[in-house]
Amino acid sequence: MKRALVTGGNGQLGTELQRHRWPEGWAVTAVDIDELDLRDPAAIAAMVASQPWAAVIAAGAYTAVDKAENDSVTAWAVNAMAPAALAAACATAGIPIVQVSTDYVFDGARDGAWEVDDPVAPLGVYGASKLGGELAVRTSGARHAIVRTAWVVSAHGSNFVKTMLRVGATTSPLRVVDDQRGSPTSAADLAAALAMIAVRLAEDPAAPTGTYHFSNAGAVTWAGFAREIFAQSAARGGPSAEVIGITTRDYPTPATRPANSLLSHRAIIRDYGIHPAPWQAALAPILDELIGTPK
Ligand SMILES: NC(=O)C1=CN([C@@H]2O[C@H](COP(=O)(O)OP(=O)(O)OC[C@H]3O[C@@H](n4cnc5c(N)ncnc54)[C@H](OP(=O)(O)O)[C@@H]3O)[C@@H](O)[C@H]2O)C=CC1
Ligand SMILES: Cc1cn([C@H]2C[C@H](O)[C@@H](COP(=O)(O)OP(=O)(O)O[C@H]3O[C@@H](C)C(=O)[C@@H](O)[C@H]3O)O2)c(=O)[nH]c1=O
Ligand SMILES: [Mg+2]
Repeated sequence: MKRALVTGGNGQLGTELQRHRWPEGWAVTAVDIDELDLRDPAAIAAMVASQPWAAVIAAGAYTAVDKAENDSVTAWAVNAMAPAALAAACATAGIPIVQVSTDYVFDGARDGAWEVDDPVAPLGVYGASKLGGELAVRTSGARHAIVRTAWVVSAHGSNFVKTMLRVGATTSPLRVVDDQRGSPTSAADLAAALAMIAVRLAEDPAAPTGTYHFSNAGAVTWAGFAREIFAQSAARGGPSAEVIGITTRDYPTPATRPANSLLSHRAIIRDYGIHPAPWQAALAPILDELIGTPK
């Protein structure tokens, strides 16, 4: 049996990596802070050395974007130092690592989809610390794939879909920013892509390595995303609210978000043949799970 080690096991992605149907002969061990505190580099080294893992998927992260602005020490420990320790241990063990990163490494200051080798310029502590993690993995000597994703949603954990349904159940209209564009991503679809990449890296020494982007296909603003969430919710008899599009200026937050964080899929299609589904289609099973199937 080949076994993948997954950090951040209780998060959105960690949960979906555990639910994922891995290929025959594969299993996954997912750990979260109770089993492995990512602020503890010695514990990370010991965990990687404790078993003959076939691969590591680093899904654990400090994802509270606004809170990170005032907690940069923890954000850098979890998002940069932990990947450094994980990747160093993977290099020692001779196993591949799949590192998950973010659209927030880009400044979002131009139109079009970001390519994997476009210049990075994070606007906040979260994005900067995740970029630190990327650089550490890239220079670790471990065979790796760094997979940037964006706007991750699922039926569990904390995310934009659940926030909209919760707030929309009691409040309408809702004011949502309409000048930040990106690509929503189903944690389940992301898990399937990452599992495929991890298996290929573990089983094929010639498998492609480097930096990739995975999100669901299509572009939308947060306000447009909220409207589709409520349309699909209403079709299932769930909460619905009117959405008023506002500007970023009218919704001040501690951390600045990129105006355009659309990710190009060119590299992941070319190297792994992964063709992401449209984001609206990926949203449907999440609402099926949260509310029920359409009436
Ligand atoms: N969510 C999103 O929109 C996006 C996420 N990403 C990246 O994708 C990956 C997965 O994200 P997602 O699943 O959504 O994130 P979640 O926040 O749902 O999951 C992250 C997990 O890491 C855990 N964690 C935090 N600190 C520590 C620590 N010190 N030791 C051990 N575990 C810790 C969290 O625990 P706890 O909840 O208790 O803090 C949580 O279970 C991350 O690398 C993230 O940066 C990239 C783009 C978008
Ligand atoms: C709740 C709410 C949010 N917003 C805005 C704020 C923000 O610009 C946008 C989304 O809010 P969130 O707090 O969900 O977004 P945020 O936490 O920035 O989400 C990010 O998380 C990290 C981990 C990533 O890596 C990114 O890809 C991205 O998914 O919507 C409104 O305009 N109105 C509202 O009522
Ligand atoms: Mg958030």
